[in-house]
Amino acid sequence: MAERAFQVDLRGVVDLLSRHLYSSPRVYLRELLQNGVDAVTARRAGDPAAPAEVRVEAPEHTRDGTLRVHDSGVGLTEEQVHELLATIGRSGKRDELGYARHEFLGQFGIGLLSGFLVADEIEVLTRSAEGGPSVRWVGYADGRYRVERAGRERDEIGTTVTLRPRPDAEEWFGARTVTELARHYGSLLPVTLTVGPTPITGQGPPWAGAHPTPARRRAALDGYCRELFGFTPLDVIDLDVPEAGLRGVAFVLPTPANPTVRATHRVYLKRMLLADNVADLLPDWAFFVRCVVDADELRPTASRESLYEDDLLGHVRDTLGDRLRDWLVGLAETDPAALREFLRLHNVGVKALAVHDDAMLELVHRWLEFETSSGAMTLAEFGRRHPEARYTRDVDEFRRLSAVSAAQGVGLVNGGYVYDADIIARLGDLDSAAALRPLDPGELTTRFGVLDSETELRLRGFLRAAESALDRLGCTVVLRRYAPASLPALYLTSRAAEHHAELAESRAEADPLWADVLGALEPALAADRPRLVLNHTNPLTRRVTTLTDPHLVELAVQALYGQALLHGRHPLRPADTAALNRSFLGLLDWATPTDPEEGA
Ligand SMILES: Nc1ncnc2c1ncn2[C@@H]1O[C@H](COP(=O)(O)OP(=O)(O)OP(=O)(O)O)[C@@H](O)[C@H]1O
Repeated sequence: MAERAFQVDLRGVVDLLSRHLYSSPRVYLRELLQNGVDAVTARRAGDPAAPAEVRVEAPEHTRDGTLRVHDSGVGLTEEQVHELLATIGRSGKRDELGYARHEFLGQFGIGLLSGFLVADEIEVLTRSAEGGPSVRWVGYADGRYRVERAGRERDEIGTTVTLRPRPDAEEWFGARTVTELARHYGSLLPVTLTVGPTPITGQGPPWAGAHPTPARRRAALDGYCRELFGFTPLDVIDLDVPEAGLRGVAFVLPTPANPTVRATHRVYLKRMLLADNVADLLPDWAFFVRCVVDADELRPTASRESLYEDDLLGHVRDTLGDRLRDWLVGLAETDPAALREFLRLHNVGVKALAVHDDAMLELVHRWLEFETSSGAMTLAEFGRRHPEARYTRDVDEFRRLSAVSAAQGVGLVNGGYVYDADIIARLGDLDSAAALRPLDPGELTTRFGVLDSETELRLRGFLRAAESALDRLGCTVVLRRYAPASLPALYLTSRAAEHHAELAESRAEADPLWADVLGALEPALAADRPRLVLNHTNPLTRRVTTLTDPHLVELAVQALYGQALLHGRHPLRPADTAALNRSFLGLLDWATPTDPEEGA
């Protein structure tokens, strides 16, 4: 049986490209520029002095309704025209083994077809650097093509591609649009590119230009960033990954960025724009920069609109991540004021990093200010001042205990904001001396002063009455002496007491069998009930301890209990609210004279 070759219906292929590969018909111009540049590259490989020009003429310039792209490239012989232009998927840019040759932009052998997104007919007029006559190839969107000797020899070596716009695609051919597209894709190309009379290429990549001083270079890059992204960067970081032939710059954002939104970057491959919304160039955490880079060795996907995910891209991501980290660490040494400003803006991101990264943790420890019982300060400074420091995992607990805790010589750090507790918990990894322990509020009582035995004895009756006043509320009472004297009483729960409270609550809801099991645990936990610690150095509290009327003691102690709960922003249970109400009304009743008419 004779073997046959596949037949390809070109219309189907073009339809596939336009619907599924390319995001917009505008890519036709990119593909044409790319072929022109590659042809120049090929010619200059053998003849470095050959001109490097790509000229685009929009219909407004040609005045015959067509768009033309002229290049001074290597051109094609008649044989090559048959071989390369007539076979889809055939590319002159692969080596004998079929690998893409890395000096070229193209590799797939489909780029020219994108012309059919906007035109029904493509004409290629070419004269090869290898000699031979000028050749004309005309391809049609329905898959036919013809090759002929050109009627007139081209004067110059090179190629001219001509498209006659389809009526429904004319919007892509206006001189303004073509100029903008050329600038968008091609402003950094290493050739002289013009559209009509307008030069498109100029100085080349802004980061590679020569400047008389570093300050002038910085000013130029700031200007570039403003033009491109609309902001003046806080700093500019040079990027260089030789393994990927990558150079470029990272602009540090001058305003806080949303860390959950992945930053996107402008990526050029071999100086041709790939896209300006490439997300996978940097690690996730690097949301505080926007980059512009050009890479020779990274590969595009076939659409040429995103990067092909391979080991090299992974390596680039890691290397750029390291670079940004080193920049930050370096800033700590060279420009602490700039670092402080950076941290003020981007602290959440840096904290997110510090959770996993030791260098960042070190930086946070030394430079980032936390809320502490001694005001805002770095953890390093705080650790120096408070050898016995603790931290809270929640903002409310910090608010209620920082003053009391500090008064007992235990400095407190607020670890209640996002990432804080995780970072603080990791400080020990840095250096065991830097470690901070979480605060167990219960331990504070062990630091309060006890009363002398004589006073203790004298107040036994009061204490017993006070105990029974709070017994129903599940709270014990102790009397201590502590600073600040302005605080009449403090409600303290230990971690165990919190556990106990949860247990009691679930017991109330549990079925009888389970309630018994939980009940059996109770005695062991009774010692860990929350405590109302009355402050004997507070004048009012001291007066309360001298009350003898049991009813008044109950009212006063419940009032102090309620006040301590409110002051500490503890949640109030219904029983607590009831006790607070009762004590308030009871004290009011006691304080006001009896109404003479009441008895009447
Ligand atoms: N302006 C040109 N000058 C010289 N040769 C060209 C020109 N345009 C196209 N060719 C030849 O035709 C071949 C096919 O071009 P086409 O644009 O379809 O694919 P490609 O550039 O190889 O790859 P890609 O699909 O990635 O663009 C090219 O490999 C090249 O050899």
